[in-house]
Amino acid sequence: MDGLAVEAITHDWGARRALDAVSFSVARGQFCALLGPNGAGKSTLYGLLTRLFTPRAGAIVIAGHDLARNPRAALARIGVVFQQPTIDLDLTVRRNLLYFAALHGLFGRQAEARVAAALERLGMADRAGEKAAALNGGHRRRMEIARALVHGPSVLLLDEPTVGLDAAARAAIVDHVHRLAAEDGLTVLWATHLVDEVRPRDRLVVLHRGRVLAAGEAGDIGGADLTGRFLALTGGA
Ligand SMILES: Nc1ncnc2c1ncn2[C@@H]1O[C@H](COP(=O)(O)OP(=O)(O)OP(=O)(O)O)[C@@H](O)[C@H]1O
Repeated sequence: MDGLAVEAITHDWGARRALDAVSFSVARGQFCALLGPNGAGKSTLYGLLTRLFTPRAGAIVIAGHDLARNPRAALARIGVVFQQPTIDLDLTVRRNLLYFAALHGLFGRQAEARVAAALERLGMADRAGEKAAALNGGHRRRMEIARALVHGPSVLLLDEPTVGLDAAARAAIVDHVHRLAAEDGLTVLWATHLVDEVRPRDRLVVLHRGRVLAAGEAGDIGGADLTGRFLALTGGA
């Protein structure tokens, strides 16, 4: 199974419960939006999924590998795009990706081929030789998504990847990542607080104050008015 399962995850920051028995699963090739207002616990969950820290209770299974019992195998199967950009602006786009490939043990022609394919997939092939500093915000994000694909993960985790981008760049990235799920079979978890990034056929998990308030197909949860439903669920927060 190439999907993602989060099973009764609980995490405390001191006396504050940031995640309270959070459970949901995403099947291979599904785009799942993790929708929650500020403070819902999205970044805390991403920290647990990437093993920056470990949960107080519960289990995370990535592409069939239990993250606690088999972290190396589980982490090798994820690609991550963090909320804050992590790009070396002085390097070319290609160099940024090759550097990352090397961290995954990929070198030489194999690395070059993977980098070229990933950039092509994100519509960035013609920018490969440019310094990252020359790219606009939307293209820098696309480059980071391409970079997250270089080692061939089956699960792609993105933490509010459109923050700070204009409407056109946001729409392009939302579209690209939906296609990665639909056409390449990637399992996608996309954290956001923006309802308009969610499509009716997406899987949706609504997180609020560390709890899952709704999980299922977005169209079933929101009907014709997902914004209204989201605000009703989260108390307009
Ligand atoms: N490192 C930390 N130490 C202490 N408390 C934290 C830490 N990180 C998050 N929290 C708290 O945990 C709760 C969940 O925060 P988290 O950042 O995970 O939410 P979020 O949904 O990602 O919000 P945002 O959209 O603002 O990033 C909040 O109450 C927050 O103050």
